[in-house]
Amino acid sequence: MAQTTAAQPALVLASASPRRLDLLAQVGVTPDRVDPADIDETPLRDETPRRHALRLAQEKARAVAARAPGDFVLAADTVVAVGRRILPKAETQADVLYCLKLLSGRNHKVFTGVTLIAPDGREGSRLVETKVGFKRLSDAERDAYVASGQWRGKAGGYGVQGLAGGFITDLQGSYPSVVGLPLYETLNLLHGLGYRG
Ligand SMILES: Cc1cn([C@H]2C[C@H](O)[C@@H](COP(=O)(O)OP(=O)(O)OP(=O)(O)O)O2)c(=O)[nH]c1=O
Repeated sequence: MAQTTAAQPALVLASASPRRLDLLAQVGVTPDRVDPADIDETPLRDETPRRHALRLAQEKARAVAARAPGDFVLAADTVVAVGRRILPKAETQADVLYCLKLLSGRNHKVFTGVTLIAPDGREGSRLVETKVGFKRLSDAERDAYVASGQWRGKAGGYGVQGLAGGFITDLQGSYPSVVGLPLYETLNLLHGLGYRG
């Protein structure tokens, strides 16, 4: 006799980032829907980069869970910081020039917060910190990178998965977390809260 199995709750990725979808695909996770959250991403006064990344991941997940009852909702936020200073998500040439000036010849940190909300409302979060060394850029390297446009929409004005990978002298932590989603921690959250995919 044929067995009927209860339908699995859907997985909603609350992110507009194509990188996050690609990273999930890399480990065999396919969201049923993509529904980006539209929240205010302005840092609070005196908010540390770590707290900022975690708060935004939680707020993105909660905003989307409110319109996806009974589903798993996954969200993340990636923040690049030099000391306590949170770098912008680069949208203009002025943004990327500001970022590259701060990053050139220095170490910085990348924080990614990830939050999963289960169909029963249980919530789990992780915060992953990665230390990244960046070479000192010549004017020619800086100008070529700005001309590439690869910085657009990226936290800190660079994408380690593209040309800027050639600027990285050292990376301690999680590479996928820098690209936008810490895979080991995300899989732990999914399995821990009962997602069976
Ligand atoms: C540092 C770094 C960031 N990024 C990207 C990842 C994120 O897409 C982006 C950081 O901005 P986020 O606000 O984390 O994400 P997003 O605006 O792209 O999407 P959403 O808020 O809907 O989830 O920067 C890279 O792709 N490579 C890198 O090396």
